[in-house]
Amino acid sequence: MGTKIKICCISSQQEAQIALDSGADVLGLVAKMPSGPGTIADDLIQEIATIIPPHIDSFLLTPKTDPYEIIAHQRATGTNCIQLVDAVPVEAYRVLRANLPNIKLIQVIHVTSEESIIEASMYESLADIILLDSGNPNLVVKELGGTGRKHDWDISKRIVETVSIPVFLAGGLNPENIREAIAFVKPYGVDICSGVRTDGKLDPKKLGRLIQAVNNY
Ligand SMILES: O=C(O)c1ccccc1NCC(=O)[C@H](O)[C@H](O)COP(=O)(O)O
Repeated sequence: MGTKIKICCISSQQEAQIALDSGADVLGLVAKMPSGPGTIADDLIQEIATIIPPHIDSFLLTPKTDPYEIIAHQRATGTNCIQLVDAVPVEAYRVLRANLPNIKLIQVIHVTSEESIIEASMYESLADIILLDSGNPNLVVKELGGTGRKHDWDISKRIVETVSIPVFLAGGLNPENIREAIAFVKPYGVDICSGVRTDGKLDPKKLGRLIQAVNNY
């Protein structure tokens, strides 16, 4: 089975169609965040989600950590998965599972130090998928993704080796470094936003090169 490809920061139905036609397995739709270049309004997320076929995973990226706000956010947008980009309390997962039994939950870990390995292990029994990114939730204005920066892949590799659930790798990936990233970290999937864009728009040439590099790996 090949490495799954998530194309993130989709900002229109047209971009969603380009990503789907190119062979993306997952589309990411980024809601309002404290910072970042890829965010869109909830009504646009809902509009884009309507054209994504059910066999494709549509990730709503939410910064919310209160379970009832997260549930309301998913219901307002209609995606089939939720990517939690900030640290969500363990108890919140029980409420999310009880209320959203058919929705996959993806927990983001921002890889900042070896402590990220412990953090990832804590979510192993709660989330369906772990996604390793390069933000910094400790800044005054939180950075929760879309940084275009790589993090320490040594730590990511150790997380992949430690946890028993699928792990996506994100952060500064592009058509040039994607093969090295897959070979080194061995993630279940890869997640790309800025690396397949030119002047903020999804670039079909970069996207094609990235997908070819992953599929020929
Ligand atoms: O893109 C954003 O503006 C953003 C802001 C806050 C949280 C997440 C955000 N994007 C989400 C993603 O999952 C990106 O694909 C991921 O962070 C990788 O981005 P990049 O390093 O640009 O490939």
